[in-house]
Amino acid sequence: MSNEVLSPAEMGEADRLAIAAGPLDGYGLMQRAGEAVAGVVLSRYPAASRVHVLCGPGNNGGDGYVVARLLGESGVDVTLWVSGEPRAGSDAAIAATECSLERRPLAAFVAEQGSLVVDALYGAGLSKDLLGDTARAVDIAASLPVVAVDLPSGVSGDSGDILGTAFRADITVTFARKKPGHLLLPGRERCGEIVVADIGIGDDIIAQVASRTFENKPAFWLEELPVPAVDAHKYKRGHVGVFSGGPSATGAARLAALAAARSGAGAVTVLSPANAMQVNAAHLTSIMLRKTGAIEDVHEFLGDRRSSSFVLGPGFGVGDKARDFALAVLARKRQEGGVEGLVLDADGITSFRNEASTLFDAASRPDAPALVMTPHEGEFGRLFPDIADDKSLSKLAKARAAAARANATVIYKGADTVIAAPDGSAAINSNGARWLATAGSGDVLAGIIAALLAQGMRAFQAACAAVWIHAEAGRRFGPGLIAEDLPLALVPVLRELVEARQKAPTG
Ligand SMILES: NC(=O)C1=CN([C@@H]2O[C@H](COP(=O)(O)OP(=O)(O)OC[C@H]3O[C@@H](n4cnc5c(N)ncnc54)[C@H](OP(=O)(O)O)[C@@H]3O)[C@@H](O)[C@H]2O)[C@@H](O)CC1
Ligand SMILES: [K+]
Repeated sequence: MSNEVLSPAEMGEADRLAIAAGPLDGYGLMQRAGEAVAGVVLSRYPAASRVHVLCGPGNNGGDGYVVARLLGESGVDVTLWVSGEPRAGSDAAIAATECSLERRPLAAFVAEQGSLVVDALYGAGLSKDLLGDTARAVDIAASLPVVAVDLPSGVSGDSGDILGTAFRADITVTFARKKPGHLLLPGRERCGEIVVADIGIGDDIIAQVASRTFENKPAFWLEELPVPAVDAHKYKRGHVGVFSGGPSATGAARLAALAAARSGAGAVTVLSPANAMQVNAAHLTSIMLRKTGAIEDVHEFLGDRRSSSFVLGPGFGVGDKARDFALAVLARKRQEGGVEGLVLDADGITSFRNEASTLFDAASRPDAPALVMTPHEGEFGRLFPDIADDKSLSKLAKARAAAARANATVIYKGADTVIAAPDGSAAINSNGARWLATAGSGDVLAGIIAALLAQGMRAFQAACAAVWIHAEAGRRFGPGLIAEDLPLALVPVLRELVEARQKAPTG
């Protein structure tokens, strides 16, 4: 699988393993890295009048010396600007020795319009804020095309955070696999197009590193995507129950219900309080409706459910009722009752702000239905205040810590949504679209997840698939998108996935 994402530490481990396995040594890998970057410069910027290569003191700078040498040998007009000397005996020191171009101090860096900047100042080893000459170089490069080596200098490969300031690259050439900083915001916005170059670190080496982080792509979950059998009975395709709020807040539940129906659930029921039955009934056709005002109604509905899942939260209201209903669902047995999962969203999450451990305990029971939570930043902070406030943690690390604590799949939403499982697996979504930031969009996501759970997909895979499908539908629809459009916009995306799934070898 090539969608693993490696932290800088894991990439360092991959470097070491690759060097130990041979045939390339550290300098050989650096040579390949420099060749990849020089190749991108030559093919993408054939008309650049001059290339300014900026080299730092570490191996990122080492890559830069290789780039400068190769471009110079290709006849390109190269100017080399350096900040700090490579450590004696390092691969970067060898690369610097091999490069015979005149070195100028970064403090004197100037660049003219029509030229191109290759940023090889800092990559995986970024350890502090960009200051002084380096920060000034960022300002000068702001009006020029920039090709970044591994990462735009200033972007943390671990977190995507910007340390002080950072280059804004048009193309970032990284090696072997992407790093979290290429996918998490704000780093992602600084990378431009990301080219992942093969520098001779094989899939077997990456497998040994055993990263638990992935870029969320269909290949990661397509095998599990449910495709109904020809003879499937509607209840075999899973039954989704969506809890509705009161008479003035029913729309969110219906959006989730519609999305669940479009996402392949065989049957969907809106579970409504008595005083909202009329308004719900007026807006539902294929989706069923059932009065569910009190906890007894919930138990009765849960009665003999098979292959079912629930959405609780959209428009529901915050309080005891949300907690009681959620805990009633989680008290079922996944195996016997067939309640596959509970998607807790919005008010459902907020309702547990002062009783988080009650929720987490309920989800920890070995045979409990899977709990999937979909907090945006504010909701995340209500349920995991200490994790949210920990400035040493990236969004990826926060989602992971939350999932482990809650024994839940956590979808930490945003333009760089992270999906984390209790076992430490995590995926970063990268096909998000700005059009999705619209009221009701999250209700649709909750419905898709519930539909996939009810059809038997495992929670982490269902969550990853739902996030990707939801984002893809929004991306393709584009400007003018409102949440009501999303359920129908799912259809072409699902059709393509189902076709791809049917073509793929069965797993
Ligand atoms: N064979 C290999 O190993 C391969 C490696 N590869 C390449 O190596 C890169 C990683 O190299 P790296 O580990 O040497 O780290 P790198 O990013 O060069 O920086 C470290 C130096 O910068 C300094 N420094 C940091 N931040 C600073 C700041 N803000 N302002 C000032 N100084 C700062 C830091 O100082 P220190 O923290 O020690 O004080 C240290 O001196 C990787 O991104 C890829 O491009 C590829 O070629 C594949 C093969
Ligand atoms: K760089």
